[in-house]
Amino acid sequence: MDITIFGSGYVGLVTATCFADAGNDVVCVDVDAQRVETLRRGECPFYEPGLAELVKINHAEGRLRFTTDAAEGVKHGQFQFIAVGTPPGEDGSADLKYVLQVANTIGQHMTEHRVIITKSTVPVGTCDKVRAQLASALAARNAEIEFDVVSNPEFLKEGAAIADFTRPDRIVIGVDSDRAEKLMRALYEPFNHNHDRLISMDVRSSELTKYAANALLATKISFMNELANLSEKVGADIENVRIGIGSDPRIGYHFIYAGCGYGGSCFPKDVKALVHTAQQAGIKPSILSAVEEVNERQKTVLFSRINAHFGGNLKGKTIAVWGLSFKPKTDDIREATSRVLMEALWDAGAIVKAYDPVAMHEIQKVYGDRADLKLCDSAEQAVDGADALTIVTEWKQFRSPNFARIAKLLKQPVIFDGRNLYDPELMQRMGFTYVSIGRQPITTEA
Ligand SMILES: NC(=O)c1ccc[n+]([C@@H]2O[C@H](COP(=O)([O-])OP(=O)(O)OC[C@H]3O[C@@H](n4cnc5c(N)ncnc54)[C@H](O)[C@@H]3O)[C@@H](O)[C@H]2O)c1
Ligand SMILES: O=c1ccn([C@@H]2O[C@H](COP(=O)(O)OP(=O)(O)O[C@H]3O[C@H](CO)[C@@H](O)[C@H](O)[C@H]3O)[C@@H](O)[C@H]2O)c(=O)[nH]1
Repeated sequence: MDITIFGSGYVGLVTATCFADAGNDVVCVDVDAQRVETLRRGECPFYEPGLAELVKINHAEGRLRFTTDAAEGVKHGQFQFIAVGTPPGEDGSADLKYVLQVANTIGQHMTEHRVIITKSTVPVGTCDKVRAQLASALAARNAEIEFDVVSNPEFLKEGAAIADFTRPDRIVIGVDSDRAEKLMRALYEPFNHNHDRLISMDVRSSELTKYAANALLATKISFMNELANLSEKVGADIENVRIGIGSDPRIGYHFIYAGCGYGGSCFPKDVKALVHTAQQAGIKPSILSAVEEVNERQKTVLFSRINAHFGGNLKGKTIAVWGLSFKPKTDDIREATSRVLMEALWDAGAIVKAYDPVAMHEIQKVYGDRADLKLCDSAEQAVDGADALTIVTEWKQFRSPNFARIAKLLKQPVIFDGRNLYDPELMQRMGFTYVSIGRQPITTEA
């Protein structure tokens, strides 16, 4: 099938590549000329496990092409995916300007039937706006051409995007015609084999399903973070509580890890957007507002603890930070807790020595010219001569470091762990002062 995807970011490029890998003929349109050049060389502009190899092969074999020419893209595919960004506006609502720009472009150039699919995360009612934009662009050229608008939210996680796309838990489509449903079923056939995972519903429910999923996952995390803070105060251990409640299948083990707050380009913005949608609809979003408030607070927990440990004076102290991306297996630093922490440390006069397995270049782009940031080549280099180590992102390689060496490299053996990676008893035996989330701190005399 001929498919066009607008937007070659985490979602657009994964969608395009996976469809191409299934044998389809895919054209990607992006306004970022540099990104298109990179892709045309068969290279991937960001880190996502397995993606670079698939881009390279499918590009080389001619099934995956890249262009900045929107007209070419509209001409190519019967299926036109909109996978551009929907960043938060000032009031928290999702900014639809890029989505509607693409809808307008499609309306300006289409000459035959097109299925226009919103893959971006968009608030309820957006498909209606896309439809209106298309109709007005067609009317402006006195063209009468049939089209379908479909909602098809994406549920992939960064770091596991290819597996999530090719072996999805569910494929949600919001349609209002049999023709659109038939075409969408045929399109997703390669990823819907052993049992039917395609859930077809009305457009508005589909749009809301995406926000509902992210908001519920974010709620689980904020709930656990609140419980973690309580655990510390009442002498409990959140890790035991997690295992205790996760064993109930009604609760489950997924997404109940306490930590130093959720980040990324989705949860923070989507919870805010849903709060806005609720307010617009005259509903007070009490739970959602609390989820966001708890998370904002949780992102400051590591700093508060570091600051308290050093008696409120961090001037001239050097803090090692392990993990800068918002989660492991990605170089994405959007809304990452590492940034909140580092900015607070800098405001307090501290120096940061930072290390991340893949996100160094992204951090360099944002903070590269700061004298109080030392970007390190290895985890051990970051720790060398630092007053304390802080873990923000649970990359696998941080799980079992050489603790004896770490203790020697640090000025004092102090670890602040935002992801509860280590066994407190081991930390005690190794002579560390160890402060984690929702567990009793281990304090070792220097
Ligand atoms: N990142 C994720 O894990 C994820 C998962 C599910 C859903 N989503 C949603 O998918 C959407 C895209 O997210 P992303 O992380 O891929 O964004 P991104 O910022 O990584 O990529 C967006 C791309 O769109 C391009 N673009 C902007 N305007 C354009 C236009 N008019 N024509 C063509 N290209 C244009 C940009 O240059 C950029 O390359 C968002 O709505 C997001 O909420 C993201
Ligand atoms: O138990 C947990 C699980 C996750 N997190 C944090 O939550 C954030 C988000 O993690 P994750 O959901 O794994 O990554 P995303 O790539 O942001 O994926 C989410 O957002 C996407 C964009 O909408 C959706 O498509 C996915 O289904 C949804 O999981 C990260 O900061 C994690 O550290 C926790 O603190 N505790």
